[in-house]
Amino acid sequence: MFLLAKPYLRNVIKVTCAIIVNANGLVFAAQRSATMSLPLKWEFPGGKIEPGETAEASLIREIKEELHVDVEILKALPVNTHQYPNVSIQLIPFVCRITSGQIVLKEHFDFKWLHKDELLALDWAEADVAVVEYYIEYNNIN
Ligand SMILES: Nc1nc2c([nH]c(=O)n2[C@@H]2O[C@H](COP(=O)(O)OP(=O)(O)OP(=O)(O)O)[C@@H](O)[C@H]2O)c(=O)[nH]1
Repeated sequence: MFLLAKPYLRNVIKVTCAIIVNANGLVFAAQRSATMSLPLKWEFPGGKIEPGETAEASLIREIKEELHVDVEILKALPVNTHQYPNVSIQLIPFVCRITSGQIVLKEHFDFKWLHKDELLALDWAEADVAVVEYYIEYNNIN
């Protein structure tokens, strides 16, 4: 009888995302395409963790697939669980830097490199707002 005690914990999708910071301290934001879910919303690149994959390995794989660059993870930030109308996601953010390659958008519509004070002006995916706010407040990478 307790099997359904926590139905809200079912179908939580784990999604990693990268807060990529460049040498000038600017942050990479990506705009979802019109054909993706959450069309034209801004997000941090990343994606769903595959079975058997660590969050870190997932992130490195997704960034290579989506942006064609290699990244190094500098720091993990707090996970944000967000309930969309039809799905719950656990957004798992990592501060990263690019170690090799030039950005090529393979899936996104647009991107910007922004100072942290400019970030909140974008129309973010709802789950990202708390991550952006945390980053703005605690943006050191030490
Ligand atoms: N990659 C990424 N996904 C995010 C962020 N914020 C957020 O709500 N999401 C959601 O988390 C899910 C990640 O899915 P994904 O990027 O791997 O794949 P996808 O676009 O094909 O998703 P879809 O299967 O819902 O269409 C999507 O539903 C996406 O809308 C974010 O900052 N980065």
